Amino acid sequence: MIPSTKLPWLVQTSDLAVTYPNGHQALYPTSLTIYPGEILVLLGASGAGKSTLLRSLNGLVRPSEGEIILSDIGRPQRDKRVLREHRRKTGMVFQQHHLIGRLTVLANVLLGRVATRGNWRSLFPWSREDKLEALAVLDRVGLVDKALVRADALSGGQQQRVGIARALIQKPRLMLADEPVASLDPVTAESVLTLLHDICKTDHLTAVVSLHQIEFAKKFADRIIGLSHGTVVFEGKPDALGDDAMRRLYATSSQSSKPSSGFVAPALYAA
Ligand SMILES: Nc1ncnc2c1ncn2[C@@H]1O[C@H](COP(=O)(O)OP(=O)(O)OP(=O)(O)O)[C@@H](O)[C@H]1O
Repeated sequence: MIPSTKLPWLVQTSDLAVTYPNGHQALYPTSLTIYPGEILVLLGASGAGKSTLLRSLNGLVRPSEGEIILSDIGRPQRDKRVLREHRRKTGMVFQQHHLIGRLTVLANVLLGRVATRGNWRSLFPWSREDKLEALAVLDRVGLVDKALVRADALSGGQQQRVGIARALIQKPRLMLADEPVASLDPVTAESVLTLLHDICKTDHLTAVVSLHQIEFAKKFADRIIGLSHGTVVFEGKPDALGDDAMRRLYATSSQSSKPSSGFVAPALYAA
């Protein structure tokens, strides 16, 4: 079932579900709408299904049921060209940055350009324009002076900033950040999330960010999706995340109710 809404939207998931090859159902049928320019935080305990939902949004995890619909380009599961286009326009930020340590910061950022180059163009050296673009995104994350330093010589927080720059060089319209600050100390984590938040707001970028930390979710999210055991148990603005919702979010297996459809009426968001 496709959620209906009168607001403009960017992504909808329609009864999206994921069962891994070992038979474990990590996401029960979930229908969500993601709106342009919003920062949507996926919150939940370890194993709740945050990464599964987030990664299924760009096909890194293959949905076993349901569908993703993109308002601008279509249905990526039905057409490989749409999937390629969607991935090209989607920046990904990972918990462990996935940088190549022996390469310079600049070279790592330029790797983000591979997604936007044709295959044959990837055989040629980077152009001056590519390099200037990489320096410009490094400047945005405050690391232009580290451009020629090896990536493994940077701190964890700096490496994550490079990860953000590498995503930005793709000129994405959607950012997916999978536990981007889980390996960082609280102060560094907050500064990285502040940077990500400010860039998304300046560029009117839509972001889906999975987080463990409730205080960060409340501070940086426009809207929170709470997951428990593969089911959406909360959907709303940060202020609405009260004690009841927290109990549902962090209920243990024996306390949690059997998963049902994750459908959440868009009206909840509009309210
Ligand atoms: N490739 C896989 N094969 C089988 N089961 C998996 C796989 N990946 C994840 N799972 C299981 O699916 C469930 C959801 O995992 P997921 O990583 O989506 O949760 P999460 O909320 O992101 O957890 P965390 O915060 O610890 O990263 C967990 O029980 C996990 O063990």
